[in-house]
Amino acid sequence: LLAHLKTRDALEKVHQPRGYPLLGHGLIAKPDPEGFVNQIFGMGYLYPSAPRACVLWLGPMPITVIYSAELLEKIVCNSNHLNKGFAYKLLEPWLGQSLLISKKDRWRPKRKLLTPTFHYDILKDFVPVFNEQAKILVQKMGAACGKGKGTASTSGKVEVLELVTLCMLDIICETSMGRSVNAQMQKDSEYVWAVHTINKCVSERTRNPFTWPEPIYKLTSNGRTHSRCIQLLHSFTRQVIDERAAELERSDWKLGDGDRMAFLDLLLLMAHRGQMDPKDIQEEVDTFMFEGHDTTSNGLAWTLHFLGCNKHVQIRAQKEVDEVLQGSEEGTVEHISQLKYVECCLKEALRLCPSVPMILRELGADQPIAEDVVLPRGTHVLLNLFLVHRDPSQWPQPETFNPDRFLPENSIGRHPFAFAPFSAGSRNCIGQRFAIMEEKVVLAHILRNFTITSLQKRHEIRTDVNLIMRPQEGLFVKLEPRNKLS
Ligand code: HEM
Repeated sequence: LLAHLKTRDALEKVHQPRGYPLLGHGLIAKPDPEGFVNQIFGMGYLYPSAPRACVLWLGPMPITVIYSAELLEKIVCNSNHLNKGFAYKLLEPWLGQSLLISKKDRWRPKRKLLTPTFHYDILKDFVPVFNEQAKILVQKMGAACGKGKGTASTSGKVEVLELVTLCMLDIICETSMGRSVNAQMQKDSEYVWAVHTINKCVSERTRNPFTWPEPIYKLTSNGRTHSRCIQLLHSFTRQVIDERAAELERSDWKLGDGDRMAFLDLLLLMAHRGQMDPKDIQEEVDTFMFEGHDTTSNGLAWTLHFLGCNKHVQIRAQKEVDEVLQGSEEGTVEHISQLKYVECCLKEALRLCPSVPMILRELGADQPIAEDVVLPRGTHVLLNLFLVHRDPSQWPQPETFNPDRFLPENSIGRHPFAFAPFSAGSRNCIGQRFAIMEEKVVLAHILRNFTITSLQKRHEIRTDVNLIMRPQEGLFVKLEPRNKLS
């Protein structure tokens, strides 16, 4: 009780709605997940002045929500605050102690070891995979809008998130495990079902604190589905890892000429050299599968939505794609670096709809945030990227989709942490370069082939915000082929 009162005292000067000792904001917090998230976002608008922070009491537990570039920098650049918050524990049964969730002492050497696996020289070999899968996506989009093979639809209406997600899933499987799951073409893959279903299970569990204790969760039907998914996912990745390790063993740990190196190969080679514990490989592969497809697919699907709402932007992006690709059917690394305006479009969509809208960190030391305000060690901080990206002092007319903001001449004077969809500091997203390259190639293929018209307005789309921000009912667009699909 004393500790609680001391913490309340320390946080007294931070903006907060009136709450009660021990109960906190329990009596005013909305019970439904959408309402609760709206409250968290709404608090940012309620308290817009500096320091852009406010406290939410989950019962006796304070969470300080911060939403300015300056405060974000203070937290993510401080090596005392590298531990993630309690909510990440729910991912542990699937991802173990992988890079995403491990505590800082375990995380640091792993991160050092894994960073080179995302070097540009390695990523560029993945570009053919991006192209292959993007071409399949274009054919599927053609079929879905009634302009390709074997479909009856003629309205051109297509839900793009589902299609893009399967494409991104194929890409991440191929690049991280060197194994195709053929999610785009093959229905009823158990692995694909498990990846999708486990995301839903974890989202539901996050929203319901009663199911957080493991023994209770196991008794629920959601908990049983979760266990089945884990079993399927782990046995699939285990089998791929064992088979690949045996192949490498047979070839004396050398790749054949023309063999494409997957992340898994790099991890296995590290384990062979004694740099990594073989037991850790599975956790990292599972993490790439989790972090590497829902994030990119939501990022890309939102971009399609915004381009479909802003025709002048779309025309400019299409013009750039046509000029850069010049009739070439494959995007190359050179093309990728030339697609500058396309990159601005992807970034602007990530600004407005960051795939990971909030991040939780546990403070490892007292953290001053204003002259007479110190956040106590051991409390949690919610980095609200969604609101950082809407700070009007950094982003005039923040709700307007305007990719020009990211042109170099328009970025002068902006705080370097005002845009952080991949988080920032030393514990930022390891896959960000991969994500941007992948999204640029796939988007270029789509823009080359289709004109997009959004069938929903942004305010009509209700979002589901858990670990990932996604539209509740999907994103519907009308697709019209520009010429023969390629
Ligand atoms: C648009 C796409 C992506 C976005 C917006 C995104 C965003 C993020 C964010 C915000 C974090 C920090 C999470 C936290 O602190 O809780 C993160 C971490 C991470 N991401 Fe991404 N990500 C994307 C794509 C990818 C891809 C493609 C991969 C892998 C192939 C990946 C792998 C990871 C990993 C392993 C971490 C943990 C890093 C660490 O703690 O050292 N991400 N990502």
